[in-house]
Amino acid sequence: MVHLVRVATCALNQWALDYENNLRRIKQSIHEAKKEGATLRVGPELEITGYGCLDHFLENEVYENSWDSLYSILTDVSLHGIIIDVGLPLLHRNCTYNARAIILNGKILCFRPKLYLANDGNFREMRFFTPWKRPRYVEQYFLPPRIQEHQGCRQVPIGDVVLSTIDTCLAAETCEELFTPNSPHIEMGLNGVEIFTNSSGSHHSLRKLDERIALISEATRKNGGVYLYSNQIGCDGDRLYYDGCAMIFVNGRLVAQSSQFSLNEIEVIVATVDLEDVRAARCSPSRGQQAVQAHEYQRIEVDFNLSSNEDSLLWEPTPPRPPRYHLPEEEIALGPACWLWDYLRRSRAAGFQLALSGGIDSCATATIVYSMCRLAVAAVKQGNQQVIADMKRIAVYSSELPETAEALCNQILHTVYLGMEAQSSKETRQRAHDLAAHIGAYHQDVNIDTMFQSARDILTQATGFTPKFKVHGGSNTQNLALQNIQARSRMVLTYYFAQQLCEVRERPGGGSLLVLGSSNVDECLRGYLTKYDCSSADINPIGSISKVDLVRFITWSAKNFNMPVLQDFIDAVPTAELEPITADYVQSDEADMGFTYKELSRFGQLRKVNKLGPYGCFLRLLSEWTKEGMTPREVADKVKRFFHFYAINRHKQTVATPAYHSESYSPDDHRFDLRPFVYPPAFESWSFRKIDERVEALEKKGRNTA
Ligand SMILES: NC(=O)c1ccc[n+]([C@@H]2O[C@H](COP(=O)([O-])OP(=O)(O)OC[C@H]3O[C@@H](n4cnc5c(N)ncnc54)[C@H](O)[C@@H]3O)[C@@H](O)[C@H]2O)c1
Ligand SMILES: Nc1ncnc2c1ncn2[C@@H]1O[C@H](COP(=O)(O)O)[C@@H](O)[C@H]1O
Ligand SMILES: N[C@@H](CCC(=O)O)C(=O)O
Ligand SMILES: O=P(O)(O)OP(=O)(O)O
Repeated sequence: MVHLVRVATCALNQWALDYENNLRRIKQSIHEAKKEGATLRVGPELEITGYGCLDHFLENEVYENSWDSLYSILTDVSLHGIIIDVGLPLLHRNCTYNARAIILNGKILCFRPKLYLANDGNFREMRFFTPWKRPRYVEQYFLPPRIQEHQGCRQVPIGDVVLSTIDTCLAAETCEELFTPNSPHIEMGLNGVEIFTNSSGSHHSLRKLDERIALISEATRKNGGVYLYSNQIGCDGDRLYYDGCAMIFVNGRLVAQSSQFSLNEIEVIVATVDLEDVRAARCSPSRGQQAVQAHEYQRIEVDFNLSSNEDSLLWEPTPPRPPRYHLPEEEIALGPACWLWDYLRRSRAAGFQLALSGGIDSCATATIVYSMCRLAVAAVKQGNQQVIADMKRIAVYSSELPETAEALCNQILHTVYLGMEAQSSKETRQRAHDLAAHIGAYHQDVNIDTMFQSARDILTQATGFTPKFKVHGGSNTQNLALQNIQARSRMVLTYYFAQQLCEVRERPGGGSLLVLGSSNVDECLRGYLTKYDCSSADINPIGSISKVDLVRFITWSAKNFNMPVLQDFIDAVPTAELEPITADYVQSDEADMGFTYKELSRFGQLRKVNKLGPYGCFLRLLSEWTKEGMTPREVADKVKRFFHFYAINRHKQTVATPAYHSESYSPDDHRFDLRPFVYPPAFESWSFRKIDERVEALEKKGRNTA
């Protein structure tokens, strides 16, 4: 006998606390699922409020408002005829839970609170919610008065339950639970659950999709089953980009997948699955031996048939297909671009302002904006009504919507080269000009010498002292102070331009621009930047990306966006151009820092991803870098130099511009990489002593390798 059921999951672009539009998107996704003939619809984690409400989850009002939204779903008869798994925060016996409400025909079947909360990296769920943490435990939830009246009873079950319909058994596991070693789906699957839903609030980070796909396919490969993964998509008001990618798996194989990076606010995917396939996959004596030992779940009996659709006789099971992964370079091109689009439309700003230096970092920021314009123009061409409405508000210089990415870029991206007569080379000036021209940005090329000289002279007027650059005989401190005036003047001017260019261009309705930053991970870790210079901006799309990955991204863009102009940026030696160029001196980042960017990238990973302190880093690099020809002493010197500069410059991270989170090695001091910013000398001396002892021991033995 064939048991074909059609199931749906979705990716929704929710915005924290935007109840009205969140509800609209939820309802539309249910309508689309129904239209496709689905009898089960799953939505993202906490979709009623948006996942990223953070400390708002401590406010009672958020729970009250969520009930308003849930009531609207319950009382909307157009949403009947389908099992709805919807996410919301829930107050129960004075504890707050991250919960699922399972609904059918306007009635709540049960609540399923999240058992194990996500609390690492950017996740802080333990700060707002109580984990249920009692597998298979069930209580009664007392409904609010108006829901009692609607429901016709006072209580519904809340807990780790499973639902028995007439034809199958289904259950919810929520996001992080999939990532835990003892995931609920294991016991549930052994206990006869055939369909698992997973509602997530999972943000993008490079290569993370690989891990999700591995975990989900593993979840149903050994134990059989249908797995419906739903996720939020977009920027919901924070540094994170939720990367959608709703998926449906059957017995470990993918059968449907939505976009990972998209400007669509709602993407619903459906699959037709044959429950007999699940039953056949589970028909194995060894699985049976474990199944009979599995703990019993309380079952909620549901008088509904998932395979009841009249058209099901005409259906065929959806065939497996290979998963679609993006290259990491492509992820950099698309993730920050989608995030920027949401940020731009939601902040209601008029566009962006960027200080474009002719170096690769600001080039990467500009290229990401260009990528965003490409996506937005393509979405308009596909008839995306939301993007059309947003574009009409943003691109107001023309009465028609821009037809090309360059035309859109010209309306929203403003770039400025801020040169110094003696410091700026014609090459960087030219590169900035060429890039702006290629992508259509509204570009200005100005010199800032007068501002620099005025600022410098004010000190001279006050004290009679005139600082000099090193190449002119000044001290290190004077040399730095003069560099910093230039760098900080650029920040002030960039903000000035951002506030005035809409006036200059007579933008209908006026407006002001968001200032984009372009500092990367490596210079932040090493502290090779001036506090409150152009590293200070409104938002930074590349702040959690290393130089090595940025160069890869620019190389990819040169080819895939057909931008030969980018090759010059790849070939150029990175330089701050803050010291005068002389016949025998040109400033260079890597020489100034005492590290190559590749070395800094490695430190970034070891420190954060591998969780290593100075001595641990030394041991790891000893085995890696001595193979490449360095002596143990040279490795030790590099490690000590890195941690020295890291420690004295960490304070700069406390004012780092909010950056798109894309990497597990991000040094973001505000939400992701929490560290002190005044380090004791012992941080260096204690670990450095161990490093020195080890080097001496190796040298005594005459060993130049680990
Ligand atoms: N701006 C650019 O475009 C650019 C580019 C590349 C490199 N750089 C490099 O960046 C460096 C900037 O110089 P810098 O680091 O001396 O200047 P900075 O002004 O960025 O930082 C030093 C300032 O930080 C403050 N500070 C020091 N220790 C602190 C602590 N523990 N807590 C809080 N605040 C503290 C002090 O007020 C001090 O004036 C230079 O090496 C320059 O070459 C700048
Ligand atoms: N000459 C410049 N014109 C515009 N913007 C500039 C210029 N030099 C630097 N900037 C901005 O500052 C940051 C950091 O500079 P580094 O090259 O890393 O020293 C850069 O990304 C530009 O936004
Ligand atoms: N580790 C999970 C947790 C997310 C969640 O529970 O919301 C992820 O990154 O996808
Ligand atoms: O910050 P930029 O754009 O000036 O890049 P670089 O540091 O490579 O010169």
